[in-house]
Amino acid sequence: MNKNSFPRGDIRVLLLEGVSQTAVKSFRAAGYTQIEFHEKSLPEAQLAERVAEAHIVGIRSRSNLTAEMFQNSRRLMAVGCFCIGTNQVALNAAQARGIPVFNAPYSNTRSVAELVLAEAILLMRRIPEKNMECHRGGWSKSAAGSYEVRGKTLGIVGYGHIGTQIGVLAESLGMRVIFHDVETKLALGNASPAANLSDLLERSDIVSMHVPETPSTKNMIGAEEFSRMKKGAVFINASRGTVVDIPALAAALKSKHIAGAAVDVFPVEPKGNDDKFVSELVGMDNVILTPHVGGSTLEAQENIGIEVAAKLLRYSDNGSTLSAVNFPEVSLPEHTGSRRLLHIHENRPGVLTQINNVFSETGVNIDAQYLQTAGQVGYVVIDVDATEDQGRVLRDRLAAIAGTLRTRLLN
Ligand SMILES: NC(=O)C1=CN([C@@H]2O[C@H](COP(=O)(O)OP(=O)(O)OC[C@H]3O[C@@H](n4cnc5c(N)ncnc54)[C@H](O)[C@@H]3O)[C@@H](O)[C@H]2O)C=CC1
Ligand SMILES: O=C(O)CCC(=O)C(=O)O
Repeated sequence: MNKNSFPRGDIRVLLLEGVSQTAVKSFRAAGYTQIEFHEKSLPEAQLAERVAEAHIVGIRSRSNLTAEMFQNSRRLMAVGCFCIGTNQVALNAAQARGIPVFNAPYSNTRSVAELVLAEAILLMRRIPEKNMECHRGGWSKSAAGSYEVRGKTLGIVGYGHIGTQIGVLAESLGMRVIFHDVETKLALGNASPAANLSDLLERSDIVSMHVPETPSTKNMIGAEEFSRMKKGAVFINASRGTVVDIPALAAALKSKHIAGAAVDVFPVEPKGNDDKFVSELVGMDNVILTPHVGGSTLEAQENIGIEVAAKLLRYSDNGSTLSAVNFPEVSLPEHTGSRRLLHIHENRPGVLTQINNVFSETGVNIDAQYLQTAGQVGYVVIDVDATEDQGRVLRDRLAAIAGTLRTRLLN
């Protein structure tokens, strides 16, 4: 039976933003009892305080984990983003402190794809305006400006996990699919790459954004890009709010150059359900506004809870970092019958020699050794044939090596 030298009951797990109860159940089932659960994200000062007390932190998209928080979090061992995006976390700062960050790269992709397709159909039929008119007691039964999606061109910007799924589903509705990506991508079905972003914008009846938040995607769609789109085309953004210049979108909608839009993500989003939502797009009849719910289905959230909790538990109990987004990836077998030492260090010459010296000097036999480096950190896992006391001595000797960021002993 593998037992962490740091008892599971002492490991503090902080779960925020109402992550699914499937995560809570996973931690409990694995013997973790100190679980602090919050339905919302916390205000920055309180978040910093709670993170500083935790060993494992689980968030969604609304909690910003800053470099300063990582610097001040002595205990913090791992972070789980119960979502796809990890832009809310200072990943390099976490890496520099030897803290792996995990996410769920697939579990909510179908949910986003379904929402986007539904919105494409609603926008092409001008349903948002008709809906608002009926709510106001109006009645304008007319086909003017309403189109089927069949035969129309869908332009997907960012042809990754979500973009590709949307492409496949859209083709099943008879749409033509073109895409633009910075990487060369295998086109699924009959989809084809556009020559570049401008080409995609000029040819599409529907443009849908599926890129991550990065410096290169910031405001990648602004006044110039909207002007390149066909008159009467519609626009969807369920990626990140920073990708689109909102005043430029509002202007393109007001001028009717863009016939409608669906926006799920915003440059500034309320921290919680009680906070006020403010946007220049509020009150525009031809805009579907949703509160960042692209991935918010029960199916997706339950699966994400299981997936991310499993990654955090595997790291905590076994040392595996498979699919960490900022950390050397090591997939480890169980270590039944041996003690496991984890050593996270600055990725610089000389550290490995010192690690190996510790074992030759103490005469403890190494059963297996795993090493991986990424960016600023190196991660060495050593399985040893040692008593519990020897394990502790080894851990302390490893911790004393210059350049060490963290050590752990898994019994
Ligand atoms: N609204 C919501 O609730 C949700 C939003 N998202 C957002 O959707 C984004 C995309 O998700 P996935 O498809 O799973 O990610 P992914 O990583 O599989 O795909 C993103 C694609 O964008 C491409 N890309 C990156 N920079 C680009 C640029 N400047 N121009 C063109 N292409 C670029 C990448 O090469 C990649 O193929 C996530 O990063 C997240 O921010 C994800 C899930 C839920
Ligand atoms: O569920 C959330 O809070 C965020 C969903 C999202 O945007 C993501 O998975 O990147």
